[in-house]
Amino acid sequence: MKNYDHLAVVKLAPFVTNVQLNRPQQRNALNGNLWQEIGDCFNFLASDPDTRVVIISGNGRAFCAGLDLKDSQDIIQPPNPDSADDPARRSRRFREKIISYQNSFRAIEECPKPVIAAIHGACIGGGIDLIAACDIRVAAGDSTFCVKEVDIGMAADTGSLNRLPKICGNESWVREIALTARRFGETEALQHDLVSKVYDNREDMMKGVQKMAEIIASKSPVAIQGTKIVLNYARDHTIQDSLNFVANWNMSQLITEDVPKAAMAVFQKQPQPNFAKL
Ligand SMILES: CC/C=C\C=C\CC(=O)SCCNC(=O)CCNC(=O)[C@H](O)C(C)(C)COP(=O)(O)OP(=O)(O)OC[C@H]1O[C@@H](n2cnc3c(N)ncnc32)[C@H](O)[C@@H]1OP(=O)(O)O
Repeated sequence: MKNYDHLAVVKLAPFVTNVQLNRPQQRNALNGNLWQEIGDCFNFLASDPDTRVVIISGNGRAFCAGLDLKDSQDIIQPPNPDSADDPARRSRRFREKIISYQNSFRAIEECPKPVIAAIHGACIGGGIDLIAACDIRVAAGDSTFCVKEVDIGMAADTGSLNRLPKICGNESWVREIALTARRFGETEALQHDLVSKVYDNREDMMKGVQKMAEIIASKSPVAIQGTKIVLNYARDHTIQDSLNFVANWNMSQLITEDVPKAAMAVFQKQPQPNFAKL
């Protein structure tokens, strides 16, 4: 596993990898380096045969304080009008920057391994963009969420506005929290489907997500990765298109040794067998 400046990557159990945001003094605020490391790390984990599930969590008192407001001059300051480039060219460079930040979180969404966000403390602005790209979100009892971007004068552009309407059952609520930038806690997040489970505290949450991850990791990686890929496709397409997609997907993926192995274990009331790495 690569070493990172602002991420700690730890194996919690066989096939279960924990990616920890690791700038605790800055409440895991996202500077350019951390943003890039998240993309690199998830691109690596996507094809790491020793990872079947990823848990993403934050070290220190917060999950993530969002954009690093002290170390993101390239985002907070408009493109320098004194540069040799004209406004069109400056804008294009700026767009590339936004897209590269979007791509870091897209690497989480497109990683074929399920990603569980374990949230505690503050999860603000870019932190919400990040968790919206994860498959499963759970929170500890001390969590505070905020879609903060309008308070710093911008429309969120790395995923919250695009993904939250598909995650949360109540679009009126999504618009309210995005337009007011008000803070809310884990109970409200649970009520509106932003998270699927709330634990009393961070310790219980980390035990709970590890157990959940171990269950997922015990199953056929062909089945688990196929399930994530098909669910992602289904979210963005019509039912008929996604039925066609899964038929095409499974015409190769059903020809796996995992199906007879797993089915036999179920039939014989045995635990899941060991599956070859993928
Ligand atoms: C292309 C653009 C892409 C993305 C854009 C995203 C936009 C956003 O993310 S908007 C959201 C920006 N973030 C915030 O507004 C959060 C600001 N921080 C806080 O509200 C609080 O710090 C807290 C996260 C609720 C944590 O509170 P607490 O535990 O009391 O810690 P503090 O004493 O406030 O902070 C400790 C330490 O961390 C530094 N820090 C906190 N947040 C940030 C941040 N976002 N950027 C940079 N630094 C941050 C804070 O300054 C303190 O540093 P010291 O050096 O110890 O003073």
